[in-house]
Amino acid sequence: MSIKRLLCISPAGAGAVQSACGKLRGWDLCIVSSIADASRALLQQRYLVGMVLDRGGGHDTEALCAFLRIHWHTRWVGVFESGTMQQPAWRDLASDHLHDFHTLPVSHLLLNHTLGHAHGLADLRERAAPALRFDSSRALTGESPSVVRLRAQIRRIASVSAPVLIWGESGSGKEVTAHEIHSHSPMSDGPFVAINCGAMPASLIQTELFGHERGAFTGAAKEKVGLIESANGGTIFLDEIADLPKDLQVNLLRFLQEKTIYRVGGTRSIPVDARVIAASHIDLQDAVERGSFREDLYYRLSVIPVSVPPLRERADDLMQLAEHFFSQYCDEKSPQLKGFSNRALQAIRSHDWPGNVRELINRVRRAMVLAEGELITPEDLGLNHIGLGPVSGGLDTSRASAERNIICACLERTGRNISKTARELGVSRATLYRLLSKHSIGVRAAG
Ligand SMILES: Nc1ncnc2c1ncn2[C@@H]1O[C@H](COP(=O)(O)OP(=O)(O)OP(=O)(O)O)[C@@H](O)[C@H]1O
Repeated sequence: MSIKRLLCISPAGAGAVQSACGKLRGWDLCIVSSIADASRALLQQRYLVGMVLDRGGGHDTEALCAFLRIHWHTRWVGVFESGTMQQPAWRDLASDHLHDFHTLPVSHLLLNHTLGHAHGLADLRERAAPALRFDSSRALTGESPSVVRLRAQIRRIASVSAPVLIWGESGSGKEVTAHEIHSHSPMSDGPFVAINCGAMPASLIQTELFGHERGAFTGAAKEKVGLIESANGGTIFLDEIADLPKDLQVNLLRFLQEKTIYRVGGTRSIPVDARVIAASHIDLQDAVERGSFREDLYYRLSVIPVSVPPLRERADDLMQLAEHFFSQYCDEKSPQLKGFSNRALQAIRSHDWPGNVRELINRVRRAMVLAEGELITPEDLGLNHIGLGPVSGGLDTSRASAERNIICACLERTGRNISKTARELGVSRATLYRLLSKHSIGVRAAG
């Protein structure tokens, strides 16, 4: 039998717990007297159940509410003096954050029953969606084989200064990947400057990137340091690089070759020591073939190519990411909301996630605001159509979607090895290539 741990917050100390609750059999008890100690205990150890004892006062209800709001994964049971619940602050705290409460003198039998029940329910939820041990130092959440490989690749390439070209669908995590490379690089103390080349008006992009000298043009009353120059000593991240106008591609190429820039209207070359990471959701090689992207710049940028897999190809990460964003935005949820219903988890698993991680964030945030009960439903996520209503697109569409999902899952399992995947699916390599092209599945190796 697994150990049942109970964290008890009692400002009046361990003696008060003993006299109020008697011997709590079958529980491994950790008694703390303050919220700060309780936070420390929860960092070191997972507690499915916690108890708040109010005997002789000593609690700051506001701070306690803030603490319980953050630690909603734990089911909390209150044990209060008889007058406690007459105070509005305690009534609100109990209705918003507690699984149940008992009033002193308590029946030890009933209290044990309540705690056991709370533990059982918390255990069920934990199995459905394991609570995330959030490690804020690791922005790239996920343990699927492709994310583990991506993380290993990031560590390897972070130490060298060569340019990196990241490819991935929109919202899949290209900027997060770039930031991880920066954070693990020797330049991590320097700035990380992200520029979306597609979002900048063509008329401004040159001065934004390279800056300008005073008097360079009408209205240039003061000199301006460009974004590339401001990344000196750090990393410059050029997102949607395919959108960079061709005339500026030459300037960027010069910067990559010479590590110096010229401000608009300037004649002196300014040295800039910054690592360049570029990203694109379209295939830059295609852009080169179409003539919209300079070939020499492509080769300069793509010294180290990195591929971020779309979310539908790392289904193993879905639950962890959903929990991660639930925790991240828990300030926006009602206190009663405890997590995802099993139906919601199933809907998350079944969805194809064309908008990738960004879509998941948006759906989780929306659900956290809309949810009315204790658990998020597929309807709150806007995924109620999945597996419930009429099949949209008919049998052919469903068959194609199932085929695609199976191929993606198999690719993921085999580390995107074409021969192994073909063998596992029982088709020839040629057939697999045809299917990959039919379903627009990228086959770039992650490493
Ligand atoms: N593995 C991950 N772990 C945690 N958060 C992630 C992860 N991947 C992406 N995100 C989050 O998802 C959102 C989209 O990620 P990001 O901006 O890196 O995607 P992108 O591929 O650069 O998108 P775009 O192509 O639109 O620029 C961001 O809020 C980011 O923090």
